[in-house]
This record gives sequence, C-alpha cells and structure tokens, in this order.
Amino acid sequence: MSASLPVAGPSRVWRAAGGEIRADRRVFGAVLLLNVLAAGAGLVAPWLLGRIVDTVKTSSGSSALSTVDFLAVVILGCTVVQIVLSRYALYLAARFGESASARIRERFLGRVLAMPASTVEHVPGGDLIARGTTDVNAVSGTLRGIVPDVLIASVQALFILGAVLVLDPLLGLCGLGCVAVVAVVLRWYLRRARTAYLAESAAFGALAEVLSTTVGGARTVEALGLQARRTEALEASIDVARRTRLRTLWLRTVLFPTVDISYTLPLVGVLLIGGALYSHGTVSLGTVIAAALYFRQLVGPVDTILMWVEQLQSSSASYARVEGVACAPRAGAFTSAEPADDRIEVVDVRYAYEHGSDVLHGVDLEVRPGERLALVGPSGAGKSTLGRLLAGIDRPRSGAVTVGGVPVAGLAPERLRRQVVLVTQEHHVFQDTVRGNLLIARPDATDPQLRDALAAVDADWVDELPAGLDTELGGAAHRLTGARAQQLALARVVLADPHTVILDEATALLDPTTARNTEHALAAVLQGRTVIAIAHRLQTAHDADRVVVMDAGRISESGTHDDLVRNGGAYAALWRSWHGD
Ligand SMILES: Nc1ncnc2c1ncn2[C@@H]1O[C@H](COP(=O)(O)OP(=O)(O)OP(=O)(O)O)[C@@H](O)[C@H]1O
Repeated sequence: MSASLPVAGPSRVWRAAGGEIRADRRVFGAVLLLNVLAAGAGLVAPWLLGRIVDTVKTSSGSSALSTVDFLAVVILGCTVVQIVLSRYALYLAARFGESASARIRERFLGRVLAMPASTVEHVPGGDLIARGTTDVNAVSGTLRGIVPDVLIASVQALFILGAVLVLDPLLGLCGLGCVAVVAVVLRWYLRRARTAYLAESAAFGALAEVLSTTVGGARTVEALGLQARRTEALEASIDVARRTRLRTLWLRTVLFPTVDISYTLPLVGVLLIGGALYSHGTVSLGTVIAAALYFRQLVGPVDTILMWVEQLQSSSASYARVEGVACAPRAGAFTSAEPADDRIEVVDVRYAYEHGSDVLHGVDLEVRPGERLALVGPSGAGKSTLGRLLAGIDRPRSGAVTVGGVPVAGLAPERLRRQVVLVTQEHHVFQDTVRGNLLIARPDATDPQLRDALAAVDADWVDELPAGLDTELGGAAHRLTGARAQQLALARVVLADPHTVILDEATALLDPTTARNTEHALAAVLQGRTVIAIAHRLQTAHDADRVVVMDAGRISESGTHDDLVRNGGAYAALWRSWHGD
C-alpha cells in the first residue's frame, strides 16, 4: 500500500522562509538597504524633469539654460548611482538565493535520509522525486529571483506613490486608486490560488509516479499485455494534470488583464484631474508631467510584483510539498549502548505495515551466535518482515528485537552494519567508482582490504576493468551484470564484517549458473558468521542447524530438520511434497 507524503501548512512554510532570511540576515539586510537607496535615486529623474519643464516655462535666457544643464547633469548622476546600487543589490540577492537553495536541498536530502526505510519504501517514488527535483527547483528559483525583483519593485512602487502624494495629494489619490483595484483582484486570486496550485503539483507528482512505474515495469507491462491499461492510467493522470493546469491558467487570465486595465486608470486620472488643476492654476505643468512620469514608472514595479505573486503561489505550493517531508515520520533516535554479545533475541514482537493490521503476532525467537537458522513457511507468512526487523530496518510495533541486549533498530547505521546485515537480491550499484561502491560498507578500508574483500567473493574481474578500483560504475558508465553486482554487494558484506547475515532470496531468482557462482562467493562470506536464511528451497532448510516454520505471522514449529520431519507437522508435509512423496 502506498501512503502519500504530507504537505506543510502555510504557517510552516512562512516559518521556513523566515528561517532562510534569518540564516543570512546580513546579506538580506544589505539587499534591502541597497534597494531602498537605488529606488530613492530612481525617484529623482521624474521630479527634476518636472522642474526642467517649469524652468523652461517660467524663465528664459542664460540663467534658465544653466539651470536646465545643471538639472540634466544631476539626473544623469542619479541614474548612474541607481544603476550601480541596483547592480550590487542584484548580486547580493542572487548570493542570498543561491545559499538558501543549497540549504533547502541539503535539508530535503537530510530529511529523506532521516525517514525510516519503511516510510521511504511506502511513499510513491514519483512524488518523492518530484518534490526533490521540480519542487526544490521552483522554490530555489523563486528565492533566487524574488528577493531582488520583489524587493526592488516594492520599494520602487512605495516610493513612487509617496513621491506623487508629496507632489500633489489629489494626483497621488489616482495612484492609490490603481493600487486599490489591484489589491481587490489580488485578494480574489490569492484566496483560490493556493488550493489550485497544490492540486496542480499533486497532479503532476502523480503523473510522474504513473510514468516512472510504467517505464520501470516496462517488461512486465509488455509480458502481461498491460499496455492498454497503463495507457489508460496514464491518460487519466494526464487528464487530471491538464484540468488542474487549466484551473491555474484561468485564475491568471482573470488576474493579469484586470491589472493591465488598472495601469491606465491612474494615468488617465492624472491627465484629467491634473489638466483641470493646471487650468485653474492650482498646480504647475511640471508637477502634472512629473506625476504622469511617476505613474508610467509604476507599471514596471507593479508588473514585477504581480508576476512574482503569481509565481509565489506555485512555488509556495512547492515549498509546502518540500517542507511536508519534515512532517513525515522520522527514524527514532539512535542508542549509544554497546551490545554485550552477538546473541539475537526476538521477544513477543508484533508488527504492522503503515495503515495496515498486524502481520506478525507475538513472535519469540533466540538465535545463538554461529547458528545457521532457516526460516520457512508459505508465502505471506511474515518471513521477510521478520528478516527486516532482525536487520534493524524496521522497528517492531511492540516487543523487542535485540542484539546483545540492545535494540537492533536503535543502532546507528555504522554500528548496525558491524552487527547484522541483510542480503537480498536487490543489489544497488551506486553511480560511483568501484572503490566508492565498496567504501560505503567501511569508509576507512584501505585498497589492500578492498582487494581482499573482492578476492573473497571471486570478483577477480575488477582487475580487468579499465581503471581497476577507480572504474566508474552505474548510470551510463560501466554496467555490471546481475552476478557481478551481487558479488560487489557481497564484498561490501565482507568489508562490513557483521557477525550475523540475514539472507532473503539472495540467490533464489538467479539463473542456475549465476546462482552457482554466487553461492560459492556467498559460502565464503558466510564462513564463521551467524546465518538466518529465509529459505525458498528446502535444501537450505535441510542443511541448517535449526528450522523455524512461520505461518500467518506466527512461529508454528521450530527444531532440526530431522526432528521436524519426525514430528510429522507442517514442515514434514512441506518436505514430503517437495520430494513428491
Ligand atoms: N511493504 C508492505 N506493505 C504492506 N504489507 C506488506 C508489505 N510487505 C509485506 N506485506 C504483508 O505482510 C505479510 C507478510 O509478508 P512477508 O513478505 O513478510 O511474507 P513472506 O513470508 O516473506 O512471503 P514471501 O515468501 O512471499 O516473500 C503479508 O500479508 C504481506 O502482504
């Protein structure tokens, strides 16, 4: 069952954004100050242009000419100052944005890594990937751009309105009228936008999920002839995504044209009212011209603010999804206690997968150091679940799984892998060198130790690779066959050197030749360790020191192979049917 990741509420998103500003408050403060100064310098030109008009209109001769020259030089000087201040403001704002993006990315990764494996496995991969890529990019882009653009624009808009009000209060009211219209439309828009953008992000996350599962399972889809069904699912997802996108587009089609109209209104107002006032001699022509120029200037900042408000809606929905990861359950705290010995104990363990009922119902088991134990039972009996609990990947809902008296799941990863390691047939090759792939298991291992580990699992082929241990693996680089990937995984087990290895389907689905080669390597790895094997072939159970039979989340039988066959219970029946008796 797949559970969806939470989405953070608006207050959490605001707190997170505030945290970003606090984290870099000096740079942010400098950006603010530079913007205020730049906006102040930008106000001088229209005002002085008005003065030039008045000077030309009221006086003549050489004194008027020299005044005009002087004012023109001041306008030029203020424009240069504005350009220089804006440039530095832009540079600092970009620096602020980049640092904030880096922090958001790191925090996102840290939070995902802090989630319990069981949670990560249960959330839709497409959603997690969309949050870690598209959503983080949207937030980063906004933080990078919003600080310079919105700050500059807001300060400019405020200063321009202030300047017109000072110039002439009546003309200033025309500007306030424009702001009032924009504010009403914005309010209407904002009330609807968050839900619409959240729905759009979720729909595109779901689309990514359907796409990735279809591509990931392409062979299964082909083999089972599921193309039509997958196409249907894809079309349904595309349809939902299209509808949610149309909704946000519609909101924008209302917002922007209304705003466009509201730009022309104050200009018309200034020309009409200003004209009337001028003809009554209440204001000078220069004042009307300066006010008209200011209102022309207002279009730019208001446009920028609106563009960002619109962008802010979609990126705050993205931010809510990125921050939502913080609301997901976290792995519990790690213990500093040291296991007293290598004994593994399972006491009255119950376990339920997320949103499900118990699949283990009070399991008790003790594994002696050095013992070879086989877990058998029908499909769905709970063997793999118990294996994951024994390996410390999941925590029991109640009861305890301990090694040397310490809860296995409470051990930090670097300590856990020296105790217990789970080997499955899912062998991930990381996009890294052979050395990098091996050092994951033991970061301080030397090259000779890495070579010994490879030799222990018969991975001599590493020496034949173009750059030996430095050969890049994974992705588009050198591709390993399944058997080699498995050897690499086993070499990691040798390096981690745990006292207990849990095998779950380690070789069950490999082809016979590969399985034979791998089993040879596996035998070398298991030498001298406690082994708990989830046995799919009864031969493994036959060779084990003890067989534990599971059925419907409980241990139904336990003993040596011979004892269990003699007892004539479930295991004996399995054994007989396996032999065709
Ligand atoms: N990831 C999961 N989410 C929810 N339920 C699960 C999950 N994995 C297993 N289960 C359920 O838990 C129960 C035990 O499954 P488990 O895989 O542990 O059994 P198993 O004995 O290992 O079976 P198999 O031999 O088929 O692997 C089953 O009912 C299964 O449907």
